[in-house]
Amino acid sequence: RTVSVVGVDFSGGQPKAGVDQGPFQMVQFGVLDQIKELGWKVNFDGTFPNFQKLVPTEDPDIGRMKKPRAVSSVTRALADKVRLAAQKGHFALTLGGDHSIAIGTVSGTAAVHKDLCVIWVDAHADINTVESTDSGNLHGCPVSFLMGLNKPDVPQFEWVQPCLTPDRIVYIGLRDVDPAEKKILKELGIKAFSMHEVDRYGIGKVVDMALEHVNPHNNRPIHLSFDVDALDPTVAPATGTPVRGGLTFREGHYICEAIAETGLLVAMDMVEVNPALGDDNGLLQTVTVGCSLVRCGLGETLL
Ligand SMILES: N/C(=N\O)NCCC[NH3+]
Ligand SMILES: [Mn+2]
Ligand SMILES: [Mn+2]
Ligand SMILES: [Mn+2]
Repeated sequence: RTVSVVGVDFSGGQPKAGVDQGPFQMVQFGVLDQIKELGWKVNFDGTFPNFQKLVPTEDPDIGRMKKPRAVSSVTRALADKVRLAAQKGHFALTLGGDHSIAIGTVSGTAAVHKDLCVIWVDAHADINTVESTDSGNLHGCPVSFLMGLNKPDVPQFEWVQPCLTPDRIVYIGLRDVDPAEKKILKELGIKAFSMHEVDRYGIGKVVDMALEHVNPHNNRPIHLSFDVDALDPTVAPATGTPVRGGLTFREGHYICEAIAETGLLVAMDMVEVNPALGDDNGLLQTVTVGCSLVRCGLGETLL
């Protein structure tokens, strides 16, 4: 089994510097060797800087969108890398970088795995359209691009092919969803297990229900897009948009363990680790938990 690892040193989907250093810090921490110890062959194509060179010097807003040219060029290049990995039958592991990169990762896997389903673990729904976004930060919009919710031909993003229907995505961990996003989730009937459901049913039942919803016959390839801010800020403090009342260390790991156990996981993103935020301990804690979750996605078990 081969895993293609892509380090996406990109922060343009949001305003806080440092998240582009997430992949470097996870690699420095030793995640590649840890994955090898699990028995994977590791293809790592990330020298750093890797994607920074695709970021133009001039990138004025287009409509509400901030850094549209940067996000477009990085995600387009990333989509190609992920698609090539998936075409070779490799597991596609993407280390971010902010969550806008999922425009590229899911586009890449969906181009190969036609019946893909996505499990989006996050405090946020990231489904704002380029018109409903209040901030213009595109890390709050990747799902709207992947589902084709924007008007046709968004400038710079004409290349994006909608690849996700509402029945093929499920959320776990939501607790900071904008009013416009709540409206979209309701109108499209998208299944979402917020922290309320996690409290009510427990993480085991939530993951069972999430898988039952997007993968009822256990035959669809799964793409797990894990935003580290899904975890409680006491567990993962070094991230750009922390929200209280998040997943415990174990709940986060259970999600990755249970999804790996299906044997259907073909791709995983680990995003929004920002080493510039939090103190040294917070940085180490967040990088450590990010790498640990990645290992669980790649099959590490407790026994
Ligand atoms: N971390 C974020 N998404 O996962 N921030 C954007 C959310 C804005 N509603
Ligand atoms: Mn996110
Ligand atoms: Mn988030
Ligand atoms: Mn918000």
